[in-house]
Amino acid sequence: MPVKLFLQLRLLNPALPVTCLPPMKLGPSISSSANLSRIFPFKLKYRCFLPNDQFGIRRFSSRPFRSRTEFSRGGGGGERGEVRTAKSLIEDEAELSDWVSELKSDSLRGGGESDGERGGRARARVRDRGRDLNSTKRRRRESSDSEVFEDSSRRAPARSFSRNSRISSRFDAGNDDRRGGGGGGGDFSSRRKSSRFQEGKLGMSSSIGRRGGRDMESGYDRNRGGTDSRRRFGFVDKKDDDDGEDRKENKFGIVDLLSEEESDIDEEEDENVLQKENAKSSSFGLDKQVNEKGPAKSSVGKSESYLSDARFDQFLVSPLSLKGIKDVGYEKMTVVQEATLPVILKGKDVLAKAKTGTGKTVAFLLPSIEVVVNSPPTGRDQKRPPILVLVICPTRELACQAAAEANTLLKYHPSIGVQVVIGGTRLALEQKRMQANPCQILVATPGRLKDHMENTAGFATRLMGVKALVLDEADQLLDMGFRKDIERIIAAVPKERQTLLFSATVPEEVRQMYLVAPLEKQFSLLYTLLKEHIADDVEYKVIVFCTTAMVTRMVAELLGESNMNVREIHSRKSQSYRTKVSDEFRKSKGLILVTSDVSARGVDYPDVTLVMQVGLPADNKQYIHRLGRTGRKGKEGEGILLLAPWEEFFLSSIKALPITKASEPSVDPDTKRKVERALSKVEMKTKEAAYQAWLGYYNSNKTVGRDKYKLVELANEFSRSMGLDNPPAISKLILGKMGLRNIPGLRSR
Ligand SMILES: Nc1ncnc2c1ncn2[C@@H]1O[C@H](COP(=O)(O)OP(=O)(O)OP(=O)(O)O)[C@@H](O)[C@H]1O
Repeated sequence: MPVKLFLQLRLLNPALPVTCLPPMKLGPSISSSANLSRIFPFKLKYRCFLPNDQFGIRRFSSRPFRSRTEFSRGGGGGERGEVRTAKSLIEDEAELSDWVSELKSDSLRGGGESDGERGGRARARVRDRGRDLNSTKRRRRESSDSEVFEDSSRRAPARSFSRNSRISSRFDAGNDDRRGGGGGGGDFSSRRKSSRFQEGKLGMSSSIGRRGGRDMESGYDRNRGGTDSRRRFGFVDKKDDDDGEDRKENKFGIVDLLSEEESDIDEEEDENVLQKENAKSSSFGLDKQVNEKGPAKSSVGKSESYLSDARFDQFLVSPLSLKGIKDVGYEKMTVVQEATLPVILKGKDVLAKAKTGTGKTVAFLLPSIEVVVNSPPTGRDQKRPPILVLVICPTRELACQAAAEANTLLKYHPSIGVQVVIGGTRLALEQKRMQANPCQILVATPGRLKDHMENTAGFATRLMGVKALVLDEADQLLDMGFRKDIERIIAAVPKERQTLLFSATVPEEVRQMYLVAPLEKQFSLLYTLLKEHIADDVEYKVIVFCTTAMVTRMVAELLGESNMNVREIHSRKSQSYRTKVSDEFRKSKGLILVTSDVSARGVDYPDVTLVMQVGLPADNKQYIHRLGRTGRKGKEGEGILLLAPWEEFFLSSIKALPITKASEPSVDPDTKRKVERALSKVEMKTKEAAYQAWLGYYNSNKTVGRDKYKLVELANEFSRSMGLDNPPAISKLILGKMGLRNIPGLRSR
């Protein structure tokens, strides 16, 4: 196994000299395979959960979380709470290493070094940080060329689930945290956030290259001309959204790039992304948290727990970057930033896995900016300067967010430009924009980047300047769905580069529950659970994840008709609409966002109090990432997974996580009637589309889709749950494509 590891690291950075790090002492349950897993985390072997009292105390204090008794934990907990023996969650390590081996192939590059040439250049051993990462003393071998970092601050306790009272109080603490305006991390975060998101402050214009001289003091003119303040920070789009709402100014500023055809392109690419996600095998394993060892931090119960004691100015960061960081309000570094910054600044490769919402974006952006700072300046007249840093993100939302963050950090670097290329915009517009505002940092989604590689003049040459390649949400990018695109991209950038892989794990601050109920009850249950949550927390901020875009639309309409304050985001909405809603949700409280998986990864919404997942998540990783939208920045959060009885098999893929079963809350007759009334108001075409999408989604699920007869029965149960006893007809063509022709129970047209 270690041999495999070296191979993979070498491939990630074949240019670097051979260095070995001494292996750290691992807990007895860690085997050498853990090393491989650290490079490609989805290959991890599950070992066991260790009980940890400190976490227990932190999490569960005395005040009852809620008085509701109906939503208490039911059976099943004890079994799940036991310390388990080692069990593999990964089934295709061999496949992954094959893929990595293929990456070596010169054919991908159309020439280059031979294996022999590569051999012996980079070799690294993974150093396990089996200890508290907040510690300032790190046993790091300075000569290493690749490092693997895992935020080991999460230690999942073994659970016997006999601690209702402790659970209760934990959520009080959470609520207090969220409500307490006075001090503490929550306050810090909201202060910082609010300053960040004040009008214009975050404004990432579409043309992020900011070469035009900028007033350093007032400092926000991000366009060359910088005349129209609205265009400085965003713009009003010409075109109305498909739902008729006016587009307003938005700070992410990609809106004005959208063409008249945006919706189509948007749908195409995002559906693509989703299909890729959905097509993924659910056999991929859970992340590293199961391997974590080491002492717990006593401060972890506070919402500053994600922060370390280190300050940015303790490291060799340029003064202008430090100034930018100060302006954003970052004082201390987060744990993952502290652990990775010095290593990346030394030019080493890094794979970092840390909890969601703990500042990974800054962790890779800041040193990436330093890569540009430390490179020879690009001549002002150079139309197509080399791209020095290439950041790849799996979704548009994430790409926009990373570019916005980069832009914020670059406030005092007027000569460094950032651009974002994503789907949902016309390629030609992006081409023009890139020409008009050359950049050294490019943030991209894989599909669109590949488009530019193939269709944008001079782009391939520009990519040959890449010194640092960042894969954000690396596990997803290295996964099957994106693999081909990533291979092409890796083949298009120099071998002599730094590679930074960042990926996420679940924060321990999130309490996870699951609830099993038949489809016919699910909408009433969803409504009841949301109502209870809203009653509990006036500052509620909820994300409801649904299986597909069309089911998302249906659920959003349903909740809207039930007088809940709801917004929706999914791939059938235009990018401008998505950005606008995303912005609104980021800043709001008292709002429910119903969304498909386009919001699952990396999107940073502060203070989300509850994440509900309705129906089968695409796989365990997606489940984790969705859940990671709450419990960010050390705050607490709640997660509820709502499954039908025949979806319970999914739980086996997340059994390494401390998830507990909740019993079904009772739904009073009034609520039932209310939900039925709301359902009857949902547009018929929305229900029809939801039915078809539902069928398609579960049809492509390996387990549910296996028995087509059963699948159709279940789909019709879903139809009835929407109030349609007669299932909507589906075109013969689509049924044929789904392999569902002539299955009894389906209506065709
Ligand atoms: N040093 C810091 N101090 C305070 N806040 C920070 C610091 N670094 C980053 N943040 C903020 O923390 C929040 C979470 O950061 P970010 O979105 O990068 O997390 P993440 O780890 O990438 O999450 P995910 O895994 O979900 O993508 C953001 O609002 C970011 O601005």
